[in-house]
Amino acid sequence: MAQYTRVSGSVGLITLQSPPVNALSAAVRQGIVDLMQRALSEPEVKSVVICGQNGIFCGGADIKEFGGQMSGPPLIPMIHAIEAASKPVVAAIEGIALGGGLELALGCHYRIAHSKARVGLPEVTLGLLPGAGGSQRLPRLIGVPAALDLITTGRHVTAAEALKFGLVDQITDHNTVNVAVKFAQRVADQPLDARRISTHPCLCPSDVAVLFEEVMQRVRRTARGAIAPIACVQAVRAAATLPYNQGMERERELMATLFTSGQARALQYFFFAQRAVGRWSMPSGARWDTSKPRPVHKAAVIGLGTMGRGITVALAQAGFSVVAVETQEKQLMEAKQAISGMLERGAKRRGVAPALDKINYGRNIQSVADVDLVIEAVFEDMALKKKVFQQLSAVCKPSTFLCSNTSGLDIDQLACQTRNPELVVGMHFFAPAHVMKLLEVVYGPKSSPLAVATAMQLGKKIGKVSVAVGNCRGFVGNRMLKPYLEQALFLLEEGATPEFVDQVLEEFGFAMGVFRMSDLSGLDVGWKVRLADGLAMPDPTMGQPTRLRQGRRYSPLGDLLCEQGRFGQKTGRGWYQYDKPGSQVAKPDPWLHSFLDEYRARHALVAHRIDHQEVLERCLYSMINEGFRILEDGIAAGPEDIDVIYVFGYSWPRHRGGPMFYAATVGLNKVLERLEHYYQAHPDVPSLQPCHLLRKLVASGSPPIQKWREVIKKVRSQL
Ligand SMILES: CCCCCCCCCCCCC/C=C/C(=O)SCCNC(=O)CCNC(=O)[C@H](O)C(C)(C)COP(=O)(O)OP(=O)(O)OC[C@H]1O[C@@H](n2cnc3c(N)ncnc32)[C@H](O)[C@@H]1OP(=O)(O)O
Repeated sequence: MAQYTRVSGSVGLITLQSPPVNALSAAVRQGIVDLMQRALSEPEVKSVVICGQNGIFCGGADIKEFGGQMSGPPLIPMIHAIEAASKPVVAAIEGIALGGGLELALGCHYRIAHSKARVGLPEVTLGLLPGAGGSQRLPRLIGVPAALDLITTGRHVTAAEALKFGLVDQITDHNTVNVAVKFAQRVADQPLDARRISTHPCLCPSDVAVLFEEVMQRVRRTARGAIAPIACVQAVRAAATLPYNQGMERERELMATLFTSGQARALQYFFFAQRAVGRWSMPSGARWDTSKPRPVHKAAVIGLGTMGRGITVALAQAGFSVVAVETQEKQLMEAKQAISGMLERGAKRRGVAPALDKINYGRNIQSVADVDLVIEAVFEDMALKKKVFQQLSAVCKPSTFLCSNTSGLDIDQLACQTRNPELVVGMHFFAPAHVMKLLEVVYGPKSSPLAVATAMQLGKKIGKVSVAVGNCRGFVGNRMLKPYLEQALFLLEEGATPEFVDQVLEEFGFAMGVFRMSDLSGLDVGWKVRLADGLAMPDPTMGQPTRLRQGRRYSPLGDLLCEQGRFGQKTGRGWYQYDKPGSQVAKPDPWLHSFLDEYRARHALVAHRIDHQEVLERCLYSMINEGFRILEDGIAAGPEDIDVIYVFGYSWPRHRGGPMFYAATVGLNKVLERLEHYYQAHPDVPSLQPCHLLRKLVASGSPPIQKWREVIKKVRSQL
């Protein structure tokens, strides 16, 4: 939909009207085509302004249309017609001009932007390229290097940066539409030939071939298997080397491949999944739209180890007053220094003043008496956390929300230590907490919707993607990680090496394979948990068989490394060897290979050839099976929650949509069949036994992922 008005006598004003972001739906495109014709046919109209309603120019093509049959006037001829118009067309950019929205503006003869507007071509993040002429016009307008940067990263730029690039002609602090109308009147009689970007030559630096080679190499290195960034480079290369029409033909060919690709489906699914997790619900029926958060002005962080420091920085950077408490004097001194450094580096990067004055440090828990919300981040030990919660409950205002950054302990047990258990929730951050986007907000049986809504809102304010999940061991992320890690160890026992398992997972798209990741996190972390759980045995002669614990197959390999002081990067030895403690360059370790040989010989295990498929299927399908159990148990409300957690918290490749979306892509019947196969081969590994919900979904004809919630509801109601 679009509206036409004549302003100041001679300017035709076309206003895009499609809330919330004026996306270019079929109806909007039809409106633009019709209203451009009208403006060109009215003799009194000398120039045209295109703007968007509600202070938003245009959020791009309507992503919802991509999955179905496209109808309505196509975008490319529509933009060509605007560029070919005999009267000047001015884009009045307020709010945003993104993707197809910016491509529309590039088809106009002039662009006026509000100083607070942002523009960009983020198609790459949706598995596409700027396929409505953007890949051909942008390099002609702003040059190849800047266009490559914007198109391959998809980053949004401010109006000021856009002006510097020459992407917009003018910026204003005033009413952009009024300024654009006046501008349109001024240029009404100006010749237009030089304003048609498609006719411009593409100005290239002398070493353009080297530039493309370097960018292509960088993109291949960082894309982790994503195809869109590579196609983006190819499209810009076409702009630099071919005449406009041939470049457009190349853009079309590349876009046709991307448009129908599984990666584009996955990335577009993920776009909506990120937004869906904000519409949280709890099994009690409480929901995001009926639960009001309470404002938080002052927060506290208890415990300034690695996590506490990151959380403090995230809060202070977002403008919250923070009381940061650490009872150990030496640790407090170190933390102060580290936090200041983090704040200063962050502020330098963002060109702002460091928020050092937002933090008050203390050694005494009494200093949190007047805060609105506390995040406890002490060592992962239930007895210690219980004590802290008892103290907090005695010290804080009765209305204070008490949150724990535990990565998997029982929130309910902590809530029971307090006067107001309904104000207790988990806020599980991921390291480094000031960088990682994910926050699991964990509700226990007693947590109130008010507490969940407040933690979710706080997460949003500090720039996190918050996902509400139920209370169980490991919550969603770490609970699913357990079978994944377990399978990786079993694969070593059966003949694989850490290098091979990691290589397969990294080729799949993980930033790091499971063993490199474990070395980075520290092998001692999981070891301490297994010791506390009575799984890892300090003395192997103490009764239980080494490879069977609590009635199921167990691999003590990780425990054996820890017993030798091999904790990973921090000790310079783990699944790999490192030049020195703290070094990040993992090298294969011959000692580890002999250790595995000896271990297999000791337990009469015959190494067999493990291929790529087996590594992927056993690691990923066991994790996905746990994901289905989590849905069945109501710990996550839907598959989107799990997928968002895995992409943002565990480096699952975004172009594969997340583990649950991946299962849907592979085919649920195939996942079920392979799990059955592996469970038959390993009946002592319960995580390989296909869960009820997976069977039910397959029996229901493997509905698309958007319909899983209906089946989940039925399964839960039967339990
Ligand atoms: C057979 C082969 C054929 C091949 C050839 C095919 C040819 C096809 C040619 C097509 C050429 C197309 C080229 C152009 C492509 C594009 O334009 S792709 C889209 C590019 N735009 C974007 O990526 C922008 C995406 N949106 C955002 O980044 C943000 O939403 C925002 C605009 C910055 C606003 O942010 P915020 O204020 O935080 O609000 P949100 O919560 O994110 O969004 C509000 C709701 O709006 C929905 N939404 C946003 N953008 C779009 C969109 N472009 N389309 C549809 N819907 C959109 C968003 O989902 C939110 O709604 P809910 O999900 O209901 O909450």
